[in-house]
Amino acid sequence: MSSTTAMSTVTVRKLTVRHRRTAVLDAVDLDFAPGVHGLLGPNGAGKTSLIRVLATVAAPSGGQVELFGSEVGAKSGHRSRAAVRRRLGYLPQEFGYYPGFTVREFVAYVAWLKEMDAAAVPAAVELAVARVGLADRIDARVKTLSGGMVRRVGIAQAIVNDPDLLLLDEPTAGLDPEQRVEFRALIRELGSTSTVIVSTHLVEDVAAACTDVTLIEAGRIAYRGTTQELTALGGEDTGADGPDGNPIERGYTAALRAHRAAVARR
Ligand SMILES: Nc1ncnc2c1ncn2[C@@H]1O[C@H](COP(=O)(O)OP(=O)(O)OP(=O)(O)O)[C@@H](O)[C@H]1O
Repeated sequence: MSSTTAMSTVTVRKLTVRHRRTAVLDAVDLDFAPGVHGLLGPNGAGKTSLIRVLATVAAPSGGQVELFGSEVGAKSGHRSRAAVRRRLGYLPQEFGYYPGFTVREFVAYVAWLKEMDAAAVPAAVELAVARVGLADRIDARVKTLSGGMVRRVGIAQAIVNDPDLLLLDEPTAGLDPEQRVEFRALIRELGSTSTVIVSTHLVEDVAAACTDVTLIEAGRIAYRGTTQELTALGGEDTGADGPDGNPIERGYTAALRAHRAAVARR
């Protein structure tokens, strides 16, 4: 076993996900250790499909997925998946909630689903809600909140059990700029002890919050590197793509083009 594997929270080998006949993830190998990891890629690249498998809500079509050293693939038992779920936090892209619940009731309900110790729940709910900046709305009904606030409730329910693995699918969608800045600070803090995997369309989320980047394109890993490496790949602005474009956006484009050229040569 390599040292990377030994330290990893997530180990994925030859992961394939198919929707009908189409492979939307094609024999992907990945490892993730504690820290904040950005998942980037064009629309339809397979980011959500990967996160759903890691969250144990979708079964892979092939390959192995180990979380905290336990296999959670199609052949795993209900018990081992339940034990893993207690250590997971997941914010889906389409986040469903009960509109009649208050924020407190909803986050407590998720804590109950995760089988948290009942005595620990009230304080854990208050802490999670405070961490997303909603302490003053804790007894408001979710249906009375704005879209950005509902998104923050989604983040609160994902972190209520202080997860070792936190999976966030487009968490900054619908947040205003100030909330995004606060959110990035929160995930940096969470990433100091947990493994945080964030799918995003915003390259600036990655620049501000992530230690490294995995770029997915058409079901394959197009690039992996630190945020600094991706930024360095952007090099100087040549003006080729117009005057805007910051270094990390240029790095993203350069990595994607290099991958496409390599695929075309095969
Ligand atoms: N339930 C499904 N049935 C059929 N095809 C699906 C299903 N879910 C996803 N797909 C297809 O799988 C591919 C990967 O989708 P996925 O949502 O994983 O990509 P993504 O990188 O998260 O995209 P986006 O950035 O647009 O959210 C897409 O081509 C999508 O149309």
